[in-house]
Amino acid sequence: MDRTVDWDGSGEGAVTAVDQRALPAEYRLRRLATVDELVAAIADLTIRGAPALGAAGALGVALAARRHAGDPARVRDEAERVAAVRPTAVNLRRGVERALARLGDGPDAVLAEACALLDEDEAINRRMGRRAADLITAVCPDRPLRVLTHCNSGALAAVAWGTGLGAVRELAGRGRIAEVLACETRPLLQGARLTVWELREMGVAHRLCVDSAGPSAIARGLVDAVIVGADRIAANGDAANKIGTYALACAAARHGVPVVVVAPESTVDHATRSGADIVIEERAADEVRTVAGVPTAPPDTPVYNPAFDVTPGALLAAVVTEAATFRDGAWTVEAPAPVTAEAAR
Ligand SMILES: CSC[C@@H](O)[C@@H](O)C(=O)COP(=O)(O)O
Repeated sequence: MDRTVDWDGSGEGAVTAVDQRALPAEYRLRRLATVDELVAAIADLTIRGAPALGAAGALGVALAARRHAGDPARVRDEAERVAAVRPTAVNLRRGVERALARLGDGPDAVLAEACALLDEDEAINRRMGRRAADLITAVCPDRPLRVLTHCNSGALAAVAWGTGLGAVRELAGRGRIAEVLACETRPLLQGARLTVWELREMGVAHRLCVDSAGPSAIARGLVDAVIVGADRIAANGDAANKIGTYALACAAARHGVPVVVVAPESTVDHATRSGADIVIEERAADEVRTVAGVPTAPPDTPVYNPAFDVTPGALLAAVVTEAATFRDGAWTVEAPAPVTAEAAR
């Protein structure tokens, strides 16, 4: 698979992205040559998943800096447009800010910074996957595990490798996965369309279930661990992730099943004290009133469509990043940050 998000230096330069709306029917790349195209691609979930959004944000600033060289105010306006598309995923704004910090050094420096962020992504993800797999192995039964996951936290949600599903990939490589139960993840079916596609590519045994079957699978003893990613993690360990994660965590807490959130440091927002302060993105009503464009409710039905929910840190066995672990109400930093592409290998 290509990098989910990348830079194509040909011509005037453009962002390339695996089109996540087309999967699983078709694997295709899109070329996004303007900030308008990039903003639309982030909004319509061509590009999605927290680390992938961070990469897209940084590359969006690189696009703007090349198109509007000599007009830093315009570049900043364009950067803000990119950063504002999806408010919950903190990686998006962080990616934008990281690239924007090099604006004074010229468009090439901005692009180099964005490309450095992309280069670091896989190494960071592999490292957090190893740390998460160690922890999960320590707290779970000593046999191949039945893991439940929600939404898509795989390579498609990052530049490469993945976060939550990256940990699953690491466990599978160690022979420690019996089966992954993938929740389909209404309304946009990232679990059914993307996670199942990735699990097939990986050759990992899996079954797909409707979202409402997840909590009952936990209650019936069919799940050893819940492993997910996150879009923003507050200082107190509260984690915003795809809507439906909270219900899974409640069921898991009731039945003593560990829930592990795997995410890069760039998803941890120490400036946000608790989950109550996390802005939750609300999306279009038609995402709920239709399935793949087919109406499933009267067209004027009022809709509640939050893209994410917040799981209290107290319900989590752990949050694992490439450098730190949140457990029992406290963060422990276990490796020096920052992690560079070379150092993380
Ligand atoms: C890197 S995975 C963490 C999250 O980004 C993922 O679980 C998720 O909720 C993505 O939501 P999406 O709306 O598809 O961008």
